[in-house]
Amino acid sequence: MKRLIAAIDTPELDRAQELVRGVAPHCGLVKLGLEFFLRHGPAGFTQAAQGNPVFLDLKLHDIPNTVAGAVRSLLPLGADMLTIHAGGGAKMIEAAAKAASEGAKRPKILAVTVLTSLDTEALAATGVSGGPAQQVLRLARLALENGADGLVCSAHEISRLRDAFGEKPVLVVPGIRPKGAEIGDQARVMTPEEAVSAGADYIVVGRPITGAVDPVAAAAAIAASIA
Ligand SMILES: O=c1ccn([C@@H]2O[C@H](COP(=O)(O)O)[C@@H](O)[C@H]2O)c(=O)[nH]1
Repeated sequence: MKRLIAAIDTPELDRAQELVRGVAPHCGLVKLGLEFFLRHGPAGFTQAAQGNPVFLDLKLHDIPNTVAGAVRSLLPLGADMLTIHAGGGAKMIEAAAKAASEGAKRPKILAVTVLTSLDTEALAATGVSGGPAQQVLRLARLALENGADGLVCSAHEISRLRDAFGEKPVLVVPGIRPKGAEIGDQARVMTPEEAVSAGADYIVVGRPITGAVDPVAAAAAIAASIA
């Protein structure tokens, strides 16, 4: 199983196509997110994907009816995974999961728990005390009890999530940095090897690949390190 997901975070269509062409052979999926999709939309999605499995990471977060409608609007694209924010609540998660089943192909609905860019202090500033691990577990339970197929979390929460919910939920883990890579705005990070040993189904890697002098070689090296 190829556990690497490369985040194709660029506003340029040509660059996205070139990156996908190069890195997709080393990846289970490629990820397109807000930066790309808000500029190029559904047509750009198809042009960038070039037939590869895609994780469309738009982190939907709105009232249940609006999120259900957004999921329905995305279904024709044929993405393999879509994200919603678990913080949108039980009814929103349930509406998204139900809408996902209405198309010919059901994308997995992944609930983002606590963004990997937040540490204890930043989370507390949003009014959530007790630290990321506790909040991730709380939101994970809410998401999985209301129809989400999996979770986006940091590698630091994987073992607690596996203890609580077993092997079934798909755990997709950003905040991944190969040894020596610049951490940037991420707060809860681990190396690819550590995250996979901890039980990640997929790791998401963006800038360590897209910012490398040779993105294809960077993706190949990360994929080899977790094979
Ligand atoms: O909690 C989250 C949820 C999503 N992401 C996304 O993953 C990539 C990470 O990119 P890097 O360049 O490797 O930091 C990016 O597209 C985020 O939107 C996340 O980082 N954390």
